[in-house]
Amino acid sequence: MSPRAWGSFRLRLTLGAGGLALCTLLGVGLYAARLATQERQNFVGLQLLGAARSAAIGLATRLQEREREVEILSRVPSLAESPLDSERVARSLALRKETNTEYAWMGVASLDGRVVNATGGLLVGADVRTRPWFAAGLKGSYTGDVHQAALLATLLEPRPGGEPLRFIDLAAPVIGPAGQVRGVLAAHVHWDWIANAVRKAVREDPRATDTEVIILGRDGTVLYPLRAPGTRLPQALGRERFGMQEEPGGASYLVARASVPVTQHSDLGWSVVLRQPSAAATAPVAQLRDRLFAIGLATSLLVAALAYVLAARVSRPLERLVTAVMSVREGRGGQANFPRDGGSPELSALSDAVREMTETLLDREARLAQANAHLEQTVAERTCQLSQANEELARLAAQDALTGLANRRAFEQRAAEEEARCRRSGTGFGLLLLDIDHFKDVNDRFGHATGDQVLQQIARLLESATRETDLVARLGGEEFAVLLPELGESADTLRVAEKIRQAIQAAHFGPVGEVTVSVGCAKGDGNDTPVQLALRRADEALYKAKQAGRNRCVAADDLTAA
Ligand SMILES: Nc1nc2c(ncn2[C@@H]2O[C@H](COP(=O)(O)OP(=O)(O)OP(=O)(O)O)[C@@H](O)[C@H]2O)c(=O)[nH]1
Repeated sequence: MSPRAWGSFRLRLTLGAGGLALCTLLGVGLYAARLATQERQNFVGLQLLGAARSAAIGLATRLQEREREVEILSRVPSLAESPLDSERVARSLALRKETNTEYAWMGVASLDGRVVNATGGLLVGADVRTRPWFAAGLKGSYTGDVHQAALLATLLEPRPGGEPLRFIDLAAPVIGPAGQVRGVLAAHVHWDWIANAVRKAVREDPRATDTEVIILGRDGTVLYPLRAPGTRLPQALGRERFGMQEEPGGASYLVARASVPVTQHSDLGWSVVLRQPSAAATAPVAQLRDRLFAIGLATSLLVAALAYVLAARVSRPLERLVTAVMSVREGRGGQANFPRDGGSPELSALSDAVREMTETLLDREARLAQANAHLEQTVAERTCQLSQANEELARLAAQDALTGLANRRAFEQRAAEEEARCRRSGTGFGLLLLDIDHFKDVNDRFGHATGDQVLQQIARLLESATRETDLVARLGGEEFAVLLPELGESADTLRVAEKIRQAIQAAHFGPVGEVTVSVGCAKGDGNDTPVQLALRRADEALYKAKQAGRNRCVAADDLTAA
């Protein structure tokens, strides 16, 4: 494996471990964040619902206080006993209005439906018979729903921003000393006071920070803050409930709705709705999620770093192991450096196993090489011996056992070579055939062993009488042949034959004494006279020599006896 491949291995392991850790942590983080978000929504929703209930109860309490106030004022002596249009009644009304700024107007209407006294003298003389509070106030205490100012709209100072004046009407009958109804006491309470009371209650509740306050009417329309008539919340939400709501623009809110309790004299059906942007509601969870992501990222980087260290710890010994194995493969086994510390018990065991296996293989290889060398040496020796034996065999095959001269086979082979040479060079060769005279008598008289000695001695004489380049052979029995290369002239052949004959005749053969030979001579040239023809002619010449009385040389070409 190349260094690049090892680098890739480390990188893949690092990315894989880091990615796995990141995915796992992100998955767990997202799941935990989702659970936490749900829990947080429930928790904040319950808090909002609690705050809405508190605000609704506070609103009902304040409203009830105003109802009680109007009811009590309607029974004070100044109203019960004094003429309704008297100064005394006017002072009582003014005093009460100054004490409680939430009242926009207080006045008294006579039984015929005319305002006879009022704070600031407003609406005095006005006909209020069609006003709901008047009819209801004649019968008992009354609290009316919020409405825009009708008669007072032009008499009171307009609100900043041009927002219309809105009131809640409270009314109670004015009872005379005899218990008879004398008129109706009415009070217009600023709607702002109601809304401020709810807002204040919510603001004071630490559970409802970043919270929007909404007051709904009985039919679900928005009474506060000011909206177009009939405006409702995007989705209906049950009373005493909380949940998620989405505005058409996409904004998401956590909403809680609580009913305003019934007061002594009213059941207005209002609800206090508190809503908080879901992002604000779940902000702590988002922070927790971001922290979890940051921790997950940091942990993933740490895991990736650890994976890289681990991969390097695993791959480095493997790299060294591979390098060592490559050295062995390239025949540098002696230089192979197997890692001792494999980084882990398994790798150490692997390295040791490969090292031991390599040492065993190298040892076997060395022994095999040694055995091969020894075998080669043995083969060379055996080959040499075989060659020598073959040479000896060849020599023996070409040699006459008794005399050590060339035998007939060797003679014929050499004669054939000489014949071929003569064909190339154009020169001739001489051929002598010798036969011992009366050799049978030698054997018969002196024994076969003596005959052998005679044959051996003649062989030596033939060798000494001829040149190194000549070939002396024993063709069989007591017959010898001499091949004389490059002696084309018959005279030369005959001269050699005669020299031989005389040397033999002159020699002394132990108990035998004198031995003579007859010689037939012929010449050959390889073309017209091949060896076989020369032999035949020499044999004929020898025959003639024998016929002529033996101990002589006869040449085949001219049959001249020497
Ligand atoms: N001792 C011995 N005698 C041999 C050998 N080979 C042949 N002879 C003998 O040589 C003799 C040859 O005799 P012959 O063929 O009658 O010829 P010869 O007696 O020499 O008479 P001519 O040739 O006519 O002069 C035989 O008696 C053979 O036994 C040999 O190797 N050793």
